[in-house]
Amino acid sequence: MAKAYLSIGSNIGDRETQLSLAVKSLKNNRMINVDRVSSIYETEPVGGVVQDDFLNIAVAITTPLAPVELLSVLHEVEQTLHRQRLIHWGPRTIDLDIIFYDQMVSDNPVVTLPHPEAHNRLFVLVPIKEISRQNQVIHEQVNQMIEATSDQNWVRKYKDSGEING
Ligand SMILES: Nc1ncnc2c1ncn2[C@@H]1O[C@H](COP(=O)(O)OP(=O)(O)OP(=O)(O)O)[C@@H](O)[C@H]1O
Ligand SMILES: Nc1nc2c(c(=O)[nH]1)N=C(CO)CN2
Repeated sequence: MAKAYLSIGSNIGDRETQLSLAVKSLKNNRMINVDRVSSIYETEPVGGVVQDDFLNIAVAITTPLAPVELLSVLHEVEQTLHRQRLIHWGPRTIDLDIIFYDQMVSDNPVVTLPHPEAHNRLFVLVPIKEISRQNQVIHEQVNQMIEATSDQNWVRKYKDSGEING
């Protein structure tokens, strides 16, 4: 069994519902155990594209799936939600990324670990910091990334995870 940290973001349509549906579909997957869900954070878009603010969360899971298998489950979840959103909201309502998978380090372009952009993204690091206190190695690594990051985009707590973790 591996412990992994996922980052989920949404900035189109009903952002909270999209996050909630993504968490629900992870919980419904018998190969994934959802251990923790962070608070919901509202975050400034990173990357220079003019677009609406995001809601971001982090999720801690336990899974027997290998990284590539886990990524394909995440892509299935994205596709399910994309289909819904294609009808209602237009493209790209949800993004799921693997940030950490145990302490695995890999430069495989299909699944790079830790996620190659994590250290540049407070919207990824702040939610993981919140839910990784029990995992000393990851917590320390995240704290170091937060101290060293040049990302200055704002990240603010939006809501407790209660509603999407119910
Ligand atoms: N740790 C990882 N988690 C998710 N995808 C990854 C990871 N490492 C590499 N990838 C690859 O990145 C590719 C692009 O992912 P995606 O379409 O989600 O990009 P994006 O959301 O636009 O950008 P980003 O990945 O920087 O958030 C995927 O096809 C996947 O194979
Ligand atoms: N704040 C924020 N900015 C982003 C996000 C995101 O989830 N949150 N995702 C992106 C594409 O992966 C690009 N920029």
